[in-house]
Parts: sequence; C-alpha cells; structure tokens
Amino acid sequence: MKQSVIIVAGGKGLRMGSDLPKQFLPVGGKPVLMHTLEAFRKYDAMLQIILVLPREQQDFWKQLCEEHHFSVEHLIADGGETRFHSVKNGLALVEAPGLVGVHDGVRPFVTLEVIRRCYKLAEQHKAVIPVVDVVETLRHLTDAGSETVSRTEYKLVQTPQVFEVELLKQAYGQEFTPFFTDDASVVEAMGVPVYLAEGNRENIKITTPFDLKIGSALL
Ligand SMILES: Nc1ccn([C@@H]2O[C@H](COP(=O)(O)OP(=O)(O)OP(=O)(O)O)[C@@H](O)[C@H]2O)c(=O)n1
Ligand SMILES: C[C@](O)(CO)[C@H](O)COP(=O)(O)O
Repeated sequence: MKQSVIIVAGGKGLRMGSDLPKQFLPVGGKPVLMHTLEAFRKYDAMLQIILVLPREQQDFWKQLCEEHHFSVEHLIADGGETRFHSVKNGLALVEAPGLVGVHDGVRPFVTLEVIRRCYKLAEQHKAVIPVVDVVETLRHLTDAGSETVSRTEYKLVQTPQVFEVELLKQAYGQEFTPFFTDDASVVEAMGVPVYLAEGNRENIKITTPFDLKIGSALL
C-alpha cells in the first residue's frame, strides 16, 4: 500500500517568540525540520514526503538544505492560514488509495517505533493517533474554583496521525471550524472513530524556548 506523510511547518511560531521561525532553529547542529524529515525517511526509503512551508520561507529552506547537504527527497506545498489549511494544501499532492500520515514539523523526536506502529495500525483501523498518559495531577477550572479530575480519563495527543487517504480527503472537504486543532478532530466531525496508539514521551511539540532546552538534552 502506498504511504505518504505531510509534514506541516506552516505556522508562525508566536509562542516561541524567535525571529527565525522555530522549524529552522538549530537543535544538535541542524534545523529542527531536518531531524523530522530524517525520522520519516528512516522509517521508509519509499515514503512520499510532503513538506508544507509558507511560500515566503521556501527559498530560505532550499538554501538551508544546500548548506547542510541535506538530501532527503521531498515535495513542497504552500502553508495556509491555519494548520487545517496547511494540511489541506499538502493533501492535494497525495493520491488515493494508500495511507497518509500528518506530522508536526516541530516534533523531531518521534521514534521509529511510533511511526511504524501508527502506519501498521492504520491498515486495520483507518484512523490512528499516538497518545501518551497524563503524568501529573489534573485540575478542571469551575465557576466555584477548581477540582481534581481523574487523569486516567485523559490522554495527551501527538502526531503522526495516520489515515486512509480517501477518508482524510473526505474529512478535509468539510468546512473549517476553530475546533479542528488536529486531524483526528476533523475526521471525528464526520462521525468516524479514531484508534489510540501508544506514542513516545520524547515526542514533544517544540512550542516555547523551554522546549528547545529539552530538545537539546534529548539529542
Ligand atoms: N497555519 C499553520 C499553523 C500551524 N502549522 C503547523 O502545525 C504544527 C503545530 O502548530 P504549533 O506548534 O502550534 O505551531 P505554530 O502555529 O507555528 O505556533 P504558535 O501557535 O505559537 O504561533 C506546527 O508544525 C506548525 O508549523 C501549519 O502548518 N500551518
Ligand atoms: C496536532 C497537535 O500537535 C496535537 O497535539 C496539536 O493539536 C497542534 O497544536 P496547537 O498548539 O493546537 O496548534
């Protein structure tokens, strides 16, 4: 079965507060995004990799690839206004039938094991997302103040989120709503259940300067 991944890096990185977009910040001597693409190439030499980048950053990315002698083959699609629109642009380059994963460009520490697991389970379950346990006590804010809730009833969601191509294309044909924060929420809006797979705790989304410190320690 043909397999693809859409690596989304079309965001503004406002919470990072850096002049250089966070996907290009160096971790272990090379841009975050290069680690991410390498993880997927390691998974499968034949995988179609589609990188979604804002149009105005694409020349800079090509320049970085030359400087770092980066040779992981990939296609480039234009970033959109929200993550939803960026995924939709990438998805336009994917052909059915097959499996397609969607992965945040700023999650470079996903393990080979988790990538393999999500694609394998998607052959059977059609829509698979990696999750990890909540490891701290969780409180819910209420009108009266706050209350402890049972952490075992919640999971933290990661990527790659892997789907049958036809299913994801149909889902992304829906009108955008701000409740679509990930691909699972888009698929679920059609009434299709998603299957939870075990993620890896190191698979953090590099969002703030603190995450970069953790990232350097993880390498
Ligand atoms: N218009 C957008 C917005 C987000 N993303 C991508 O979606 C992933 C998860 O988004 P997040 O980490 O929240 O990134 P930003 O939106 O860039 O961050 P911020 O909210 O701090 O601006 C990132 O890889 C980001 O580049 C995207 O491709 N296109
Ligand atoms: C897709 C995602 O990474 C899953 O955790 C997340 O929903 C996107 O992050 P954002 O901060 O809500 O953009």
